[in-house]
Amino acid sequence: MTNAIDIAGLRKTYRAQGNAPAKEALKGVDLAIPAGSIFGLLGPNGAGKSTLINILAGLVNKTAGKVTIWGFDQDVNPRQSRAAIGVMPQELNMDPFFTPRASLEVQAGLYGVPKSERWTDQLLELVGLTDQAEAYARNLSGGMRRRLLLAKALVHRPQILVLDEPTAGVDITLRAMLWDNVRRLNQAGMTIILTTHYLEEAEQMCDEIAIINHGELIVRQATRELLARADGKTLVIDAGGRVDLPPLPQGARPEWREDGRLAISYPPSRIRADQLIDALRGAGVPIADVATEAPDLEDVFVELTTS
Ligand SMILES: Nc1ncnc2c1ncn2[C@@H]1O[C@H](COP(=O)(O)OP(=O)(O)OP(=O)(O)O)[C@@H](O)[C@H]1O
Repeated sequence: MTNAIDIAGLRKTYRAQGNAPAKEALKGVDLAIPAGSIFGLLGPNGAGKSTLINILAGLVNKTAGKVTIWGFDQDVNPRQSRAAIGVMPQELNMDPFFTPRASLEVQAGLYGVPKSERWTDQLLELVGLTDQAEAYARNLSGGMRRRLLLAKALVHRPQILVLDEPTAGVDITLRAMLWDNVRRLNQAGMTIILTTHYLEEAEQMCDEIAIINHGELIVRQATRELLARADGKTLVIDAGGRVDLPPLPQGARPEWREDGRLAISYPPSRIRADQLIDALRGAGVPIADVATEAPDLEDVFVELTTS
């Protein structure tokens, strides 16, 4: 299998309620998430990330479209598709009188995991809650509760783990521990999907990133490429139309834009703009106008999501 998740034409419209009009939260999203990846789902508040995740988790009904999870069409095989995914939610609500061990056992029961296949002790160990296994949830710190939520998402050994804003308001130590766990799970073969507001975190953790805004997918790229876009500068040249290009310094990536201009991306640390211009002039390429563009990831994000 190549894709852990395949989403096609996904739409969600929340019905009008009271004075609030109907809300189109997802407007036809197509998205494939490769198996084995750590995939980042980014977007500003209200973009539709939680809606998308909740549809994947089977918590929100889609209005239209097709969702395939681990090869199972959600509409045809709801049970199997749900069993393939575990979700660590944002909110920390949990029963105050349950111990971590009891919470995990109850959750396993909900998923129909037979007693002989449960891995409660290992899970407690994995998230560092062995010592708190018998403590009441109300006596757990915020960090411990979050770790318990991670363990709960894993009781049925899903192939896909979804983390919704896992580090919002979390201190550095816990954040490091969470990422450590996530990396280990990923190395063991689990596909990870996470939403985060921290671009830096997404950069460090994710192989690929999708950005959604106003319910639409606006970019989906390997993080490396997104960063190359961020690290590099772009020289934009009006050559009066398409012309043959001479060899350019290594690392320069020319591309013709739809408006007929030539955009050359280049790493400013290794190549100077005037080297590129010289190379073009030397080959007789006419240069009617020149501009430079220098985005970083923050800029790319803001540019893509403010409209
Ligand atoms: N149950 C609901 N009923 C009506 N509208 C909703 C409901 N849930 C979400 N919305 C609306 O749908 C849009 C998308 O919301 P969603 O929670 O999916 O965004 P998000 O990207 O997860 O945002 P955040 O980062 O703030 O969690 C928003 O305009 C939101 O107000």
